[in-house]
Amino acid sequence: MSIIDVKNLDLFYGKQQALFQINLEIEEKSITAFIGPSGCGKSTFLRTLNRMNDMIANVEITGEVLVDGVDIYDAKVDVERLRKQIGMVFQQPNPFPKSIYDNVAFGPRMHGITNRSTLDEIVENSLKAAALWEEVKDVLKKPAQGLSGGQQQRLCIARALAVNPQILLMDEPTSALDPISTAKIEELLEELKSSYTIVIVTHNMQQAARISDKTAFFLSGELVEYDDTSVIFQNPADQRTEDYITGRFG
Ligand SMILES: Nc1ncnc2c1ncn2[C@@H]1O[C@H](COP(=O)(O)OP(=O)(O)OP(=O)(O)O)[C@@H](O)[C@H]1O
Repeated sequence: MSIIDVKNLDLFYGKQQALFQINLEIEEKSITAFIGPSGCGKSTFLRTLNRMNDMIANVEITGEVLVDGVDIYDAKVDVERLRKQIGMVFQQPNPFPKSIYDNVAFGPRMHGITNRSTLDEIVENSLKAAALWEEVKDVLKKPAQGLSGGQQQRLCIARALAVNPQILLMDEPTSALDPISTAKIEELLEELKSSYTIVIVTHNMQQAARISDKTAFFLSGELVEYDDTSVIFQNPADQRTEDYITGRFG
């Protein structure tokens, strides 16, 4: 079943059009990868899925993004709630300058949870879900900045999970990490997809091929091809996809 349904989406930065007539349905509890050369619009499109582009001046969007059947650009939509439903993890791990515990408890506290044992439980469950609990359970009060880059990224995933989202958007979440930390995050995403819908922008085609169920190939603001990952990598329909995945450009 699809959880995200994008219809005829165009996006403009001022007069410059960056996305052209995007139509795409994203399956629930799956991993979808967005690939394509630098500047093709992957991050811009990812940001349209939880209205992160609202924060950028001069952005105009037409078309529809339905999440669970609701148009998220409808004036009645509560954007705070939307971002609780659709979490985001960025390229550079960006923990707050707070303790490990307070990073994970931040979102639940923002949403009004103050009970200590409830927060303890959320923090523990989120860190377990992000495969970080065993490494940090004895140092929860220590600053998050003391963790390694890979641990910080898993902490950011725990922080996103702590508000109980349905969807996780990830913009090149492993590009700043070493191969071992990258492998840990990939393994984690495989586990998380049984409970969450994951959309990931990646420059790493092997990564897309390894972990995603569906792959969308973007070029110059257009969605060229979207299909099962095995089809995109083994038998793409479009010559441009074939040229990109075989390294002829990009
Ligand atoms: N805030 C912005 N203001 C104006 N133009 C922008 C802005 N962000 C992106 N663009 C332009 O939109 C186009 C798509 O950029 P975007 O960053 O979405 O591509 P991308 O595929 O994610 O690239 P990369 O892989 O390098 O991150 C580019 O031409 C870029 O210059």
